[in-house]
Amino acid sequence: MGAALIDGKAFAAGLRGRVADAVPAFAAAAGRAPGLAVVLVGEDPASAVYVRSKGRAVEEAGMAGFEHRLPADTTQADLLALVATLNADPAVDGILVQLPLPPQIAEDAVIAAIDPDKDVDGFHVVNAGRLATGQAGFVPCTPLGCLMLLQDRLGSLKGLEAVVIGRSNIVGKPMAAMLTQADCTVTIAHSRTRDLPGIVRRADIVVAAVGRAEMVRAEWIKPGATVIDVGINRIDAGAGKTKLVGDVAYSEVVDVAGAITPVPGGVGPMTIACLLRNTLVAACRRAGLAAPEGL
Ligand SMILES: Nc1nc(=O)c2c([nH]1)NC[C@@H]1CN(c3ccc(C(=O)N[C@@H](CCC(=O)O)C(=O)O)cc3)C=[N+]21
Repeated sequence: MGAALIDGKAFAAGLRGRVADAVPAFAAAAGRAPGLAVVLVGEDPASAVYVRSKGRAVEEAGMAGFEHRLPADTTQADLLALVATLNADPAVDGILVQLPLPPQIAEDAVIAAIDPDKDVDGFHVVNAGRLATGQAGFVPCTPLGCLMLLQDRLGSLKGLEAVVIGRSNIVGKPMAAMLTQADCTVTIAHSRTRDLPGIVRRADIVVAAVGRAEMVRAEWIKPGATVIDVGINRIDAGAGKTKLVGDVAYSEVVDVAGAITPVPGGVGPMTIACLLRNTLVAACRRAGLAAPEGL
């Protein structure tokens, strides 16, 4: 029980509060609340849970939520038509199309259709390019949340060795870009990495985003390292029950790490808080207002 617990749930509550505090000033200046449209295609139960909690968070922040639920057999053309409508709707500042999408719809085509200035997920290639080249845009919510937790814990990240395990477009790659921007020395490891334990052992900062339950073991961790667990894996807990675990073997890594995020209650709540933050920033930019400081 050596490691400090990084309480993402508490930090996220604070961030959501700061966003909510800034909403009335935006509304007074713009004559409307910031608006977030969330599109869910199909009935995936996990996605439905996330969409519900996003809707609740939007409402609690005093923002306008526009929820669109489409049947699982929706065509790509119909979804693209909805995205075009949302792009053109002045009350909509942010658009989130919940992933994954059903197999008849190409995710790339849908993401490419979203106005980059309403792309609060930060998934559009224009925003990925802006992040890669250090220009202002929207960065994906999950790695942004991880960066905020790291900066809150460690202050400056300058010169630290960071290892990101996972190379997805939505977490691993943007996380590596953001850590590079923050002056870390960054390694991206993945399923083909040779001697993964040896690579991870160099790290002052470990971000695990592979989607494999409890893969990262205590022997991989340099004593005192800061460990951010992005994984959300539902596993069998016996007696017909399931439980959520991360990509990190928490019960053993907690004895070696300096600080660690739990699952649940770590990165997950930060993702939603950062979505609200990005929506407020999008609203301010679209209205020609300065985004509030300190978010
Ligand atoms: N376009 C798009 N953008 C997304 O940001 C996006 C998406 N699609 N598809 C699905 C994933 C998943 N995701 C999560 C958000 C919050 C929690 C979260 O709050 N988790 C809590 C509770 C988890 C639980 O109890 O089920 C926690 O970790 O403590 C988790 C996962 C956003 N996603």
